[in-house]
Amino acid sequence: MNRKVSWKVCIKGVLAFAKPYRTKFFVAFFMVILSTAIYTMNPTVEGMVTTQLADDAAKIMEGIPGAHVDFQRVFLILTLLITCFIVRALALLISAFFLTNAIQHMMHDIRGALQKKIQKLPVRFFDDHAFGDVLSCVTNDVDTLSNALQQTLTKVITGVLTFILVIIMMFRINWIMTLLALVIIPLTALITKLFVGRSQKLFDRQQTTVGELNGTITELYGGFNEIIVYNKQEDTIQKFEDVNRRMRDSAFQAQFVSSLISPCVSFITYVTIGASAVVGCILVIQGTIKIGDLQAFIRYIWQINDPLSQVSQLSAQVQSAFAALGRIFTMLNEEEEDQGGEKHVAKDRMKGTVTFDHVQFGYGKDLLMKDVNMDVKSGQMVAIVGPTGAGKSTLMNLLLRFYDVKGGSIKVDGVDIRDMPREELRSMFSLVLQDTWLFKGSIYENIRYGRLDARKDEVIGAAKMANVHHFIRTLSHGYDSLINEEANNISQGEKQLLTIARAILKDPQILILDEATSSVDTRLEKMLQEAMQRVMEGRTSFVIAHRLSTIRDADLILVLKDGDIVEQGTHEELLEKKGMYEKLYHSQFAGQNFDEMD
Ligand SMILES: Nc1ncnc2c1ncn2[C@@H]1O[C@H](COP(=O)(O)OP(=O)(O)OP(=O)(O)O)[C@@H](O)[C@H]1O
Repeated sequence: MNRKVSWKVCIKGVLAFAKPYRTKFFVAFFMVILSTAIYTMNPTVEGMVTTQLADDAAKIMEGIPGAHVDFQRVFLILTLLITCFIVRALALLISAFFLTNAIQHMMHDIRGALQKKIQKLPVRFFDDHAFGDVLSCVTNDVDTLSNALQQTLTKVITGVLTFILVIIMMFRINWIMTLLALVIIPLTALITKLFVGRSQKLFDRQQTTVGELNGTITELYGGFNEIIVYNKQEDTIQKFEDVNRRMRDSAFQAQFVSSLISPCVSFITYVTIGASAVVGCILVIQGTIKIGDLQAFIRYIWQINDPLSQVSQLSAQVQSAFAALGRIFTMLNEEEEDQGGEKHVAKDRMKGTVTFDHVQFGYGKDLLMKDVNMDVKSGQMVAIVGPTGAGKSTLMNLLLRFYDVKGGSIKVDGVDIRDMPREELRSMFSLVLQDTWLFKGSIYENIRYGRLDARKDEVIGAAKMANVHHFIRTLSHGYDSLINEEANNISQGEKQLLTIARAILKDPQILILDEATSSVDTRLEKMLQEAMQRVMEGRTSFVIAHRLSTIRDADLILVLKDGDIVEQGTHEELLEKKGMYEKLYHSQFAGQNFDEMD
C-alpha cells in the first residue's frame, strides 16, 4: 500500500493519537533530557577527582609543608558522582515507564482505529488491496511505529542532545583540542556514506530474497499434500535449497559490509584520541589545562562517537518508521462506505420483495450488466444459473449493496436500496455460502453469531432445523466443542450445515444460498438439501444453483450469460422456450454442472 496522504496529515494524525497521553510523553522526555545532561556531566566530575589527586600528589612530591591528599574533597566529588549515577538511573527508569506506557496506549488506539476503519471500508476497497497488505498495516506497520517511538525517538533525542552538550563541554576545556577532535565528524560521515550506500543495496537484495523465501515456504507448505502425492519431495528440497543458499549469501554480504562501519569509525576515533592525547599532554605540561580535563576530554571523544556511529542505523529505522506512518495514515484516511439513506422500511412491512429495474453495472469502465430486470415476490424461491463468470455472484453483490448500480435501481420492499440505511438493508439478509466462514470459538458461539441475543434452546432449535444437531451431539464436548482457526477440524459439508443453522437463527426476510457443489458425499448432500429447503421456507430466497434438483421447484429461474439475464421463468416455461436453459438442462444429464457450460 503506497502513501497517498501528505506528511502533514501523517504528523498531525500521530500527534492527535499522542494527545491524550501528552503528560506521560512530557515527563518521559524531560527525564531523557535530564539523564543525557547528567551523562555529559560525568566526565568533567570524574576529571575533578583525577585533578584533585594529581595536584595533591604533586604538592606532596614537591615537599610542600602540610601537603596531603584532601580526602574530604575527593569524597565530596565521589558522592556527587554517585548521586549523578543514581539520579540518571532513576531518570531512565521513569522515562522508560512513562514512554512505554504512553506508546503502548497509543498503539492500542491506532490498532483500534484501523480495525474500525476496515469495518467501514467499502467492499470494492479489497478489489485493489491485497489482504496481506491490510493485515500487515494493522500488525507490522503499527509494530514498526511502536519500535521507532520506543527506541529510535529516544536515541535520536539523546544523540542530538549528547552531541551538542559534549561539544560545549569540549570547547569549555580547550578550543584547539576541540577543533582537532572534531575532524572525527567529517571522516565518520564519509565512511558512513561510503558503506551505507553499499550495504543499502545489499540489504535491499536481502529483503527481496526474504520475500522469495516466504513465497517459497507458503507455496511448499500450502501444497503439502499435493507435493507428497506427486512424489516431488526431492524437487521441493532442491527449490528450497536454492532460495536458502541465495538468502545465506545475500545476508552474509549485507551483514559483513555493514559490520565494517563500526571498526572503521572506531579506528578513526582511536587515531583522534591518540592525537588529542599528544596535544593534551603538551597543554597539561604547559599548564594550560589540568590533567583531569585531559581525561574528561578523551571520555568526551568516546561519548561523541556513540551517536555518530548510530547515525546510519538510526536513519534506516527513521525511514522505515516514516514509511509505516505513511501506510497507517493512508489507510486511516481511506474513504468510508457511506451509511446509506434515511428511508426505513417498517418492521411489519418487511416482506422481502425484490425488484431489479433496468439495472446496469460494471466493476470497471465497461458494463458487465446492461439491462437486468426482475420482480421477485415475497417468499419466492429464485434460482440463478449460468456459466462461470456470468455474473451470478455479482447480482447478489448488488443486492447486498456491496457495489452500487451504475444505472436503473434495485428495490427491496418498494424502497430503493440506496435510500435505506445500509445496516437496515443487510439486517434483512442471511448468507449461506460455499466458502463457509466460521471463527475460532465454540460451535454454540458460531451458530449464535446469527443473533447474539438468542437463547440456548433457540440455538439448539436452529441446529435441529439445519440437520446438524445430531452431528454436534456426537462430538465429545457437544455445543461447546471448539472450532479451530482454520476450521479444518470439521468437514466442508458440516461447516455448511452450521452456517445454515446460523442463517435460520437470524430469521431473515431474504436468504442468499450458494448451493454446495459435489464436494460433499451423498449422505451429507441429502442433509444439506433438506436443511436448505427448511431455511428457505416462508422467505424470499436466491439460490446460486449448480444442479437440477434445486431448480425444478423454483418459482423463478434466472439464466445469466455475460452479465445479463437472457431467460427467466419457471422450469417448465424455460424448457418450452427451447433456449439456453434447455441446452444447460440437457447438458446436466451428460454430467456437467450448470456453471461449467458456455
Ligand atoms: N471484484 C471484481 N472486480 C472486477 N471484476 C470482477 C470482480 N468480481 C467479479 N468480476 C468479474 O465479473 C464477472 C462476473 O463474475 P461473477 O463472480 O459474478 O460470476 P459468477 O457467475 O458468480 O461466476 P462463478 O460461477 O465462477 O462464481 C467475471 O468476468 C469476473 O471476472
